Amino acid sequence: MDLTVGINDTTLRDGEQTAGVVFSAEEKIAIACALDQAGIAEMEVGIPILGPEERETIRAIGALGLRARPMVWARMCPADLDAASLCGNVLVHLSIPVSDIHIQRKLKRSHAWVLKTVTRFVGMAVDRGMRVSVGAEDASRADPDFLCRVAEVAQKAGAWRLRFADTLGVLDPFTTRERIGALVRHTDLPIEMHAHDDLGLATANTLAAVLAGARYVNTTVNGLGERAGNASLEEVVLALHVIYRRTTGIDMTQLPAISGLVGQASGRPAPPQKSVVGDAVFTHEAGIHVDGLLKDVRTYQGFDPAEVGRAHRIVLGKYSGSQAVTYVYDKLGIALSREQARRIVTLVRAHAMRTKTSPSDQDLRDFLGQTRTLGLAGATL
Ligand SMILES: CC(=O)SCCNC(=O)CCNC(=O)[C@H](O)C(C)(C)COP(=O)(O)OP(=O)(O)OC[C@H]1O[C@@H](n2cnc3c(N)ncnc32)[C@H](O)[C@@H]1OP(=O)(O)O
Ligand SMILES: O=C(O)CCC(=O)C(=O)O
Repeated sequence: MDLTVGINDTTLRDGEQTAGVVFSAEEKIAIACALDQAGIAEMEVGIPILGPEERETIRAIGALGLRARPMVWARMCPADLDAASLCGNVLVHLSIPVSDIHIQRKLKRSHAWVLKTVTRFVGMAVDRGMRVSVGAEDASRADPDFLCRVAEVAQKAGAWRLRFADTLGVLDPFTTRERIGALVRHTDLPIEMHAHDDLGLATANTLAAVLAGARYVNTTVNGLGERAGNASLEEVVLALHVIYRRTTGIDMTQLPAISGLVGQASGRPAPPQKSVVGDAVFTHEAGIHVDGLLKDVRTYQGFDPAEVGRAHRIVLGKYSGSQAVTYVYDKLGIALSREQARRIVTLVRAHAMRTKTSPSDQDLRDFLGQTRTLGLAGATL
């Protein structure tokens, strides 16, 4: 059984759709190169109908000869298809809304029109020699039977993949598993999951889709994307690896650097607490945790930070205990007695509560001086 999950990263399309985010051509190229170097199989790189500059950037990415295959996003209409034709050798993703609310209120069309349109535009694109993925926009709110009909006509017209979009991020993992499972049982088309994070469930829903048989998933670096964003590349890749031992072909040690690159280009750096890539996620302060980590790292380690090119860091603060204090002083070349460590815990706590910061090396030396003044000598400097 092939356990590989294909990552189609859409940082350069849905990520750039984040309100207020624009990548320059140079930034798009740099991000595409970084994603490629990390081993991403496919990436959505833009929307050709946006205009000549967008198409030029898409062509420039195509001309890099990356292993990652570039894909463009298009609606099912002649202008979008023509614009996609101007982008060189790219995968083409043709999207169509499939929920009743979108079909009736937005497109002012019918189910019959959608089915006819899929047949027509997928057929036209295939005739032009394009490799076509079909996007079922708002699939999570669509009638499941109608979605199966869309899959049928898409496959018959020559599509090679179907994207299930939880456009508004309204699914939970249990429903996702049922919905994707039903679709996978109905069609031979490989299914790709496209999740949004409006309820904070994009990564969970993406994993549920994989468990239900989705072979491809959309991600974005740092979870960038419309509104609350998409399933984040780093979370999906790590969770697939750590929980399910599913491979994605991605060099996980490159994820922090890619996060930094996209954070800078988008003006939306990953917050310190962001799983996998956040600055603070391998930093430990609480005394019981640090004591456990020092005795056996597995006590408080869900996965080895080295897997993503990072390391545990121990800092002192309000929640520190004496083992942590002893460890940090030891790193400074100072061996503390147990009594000194206990005294210094109190000084560290007072410092943290007063300043909301960790003590500097100089603060630590001053604390030691204070314990000496109190008649607790014994440390070797
Ligand atoms: C859920 C998603 O992420 S979908 C992707 C969203 N991405 C974007 O919107 C990309 C950026 N968008 C754009 O640059 C512009 O909206 C364009 C170039 C695509 C279209 O611009 P305009 O022609 O000015 O149309 P406008 O944006 O006002 O309205 C969208 C039109 O597309 C139609 N449309 C929407 N989806 C589709 C579709 N999949 N297939 C065909 N037509 C569609 C709408 O019905 C509407 O047409 P109407 O004006 O005839 O009712
Ligand atoms: O490609 C599609 O059809 C889905 C597009 C999308 O970004 C979404 O529905 O959230």
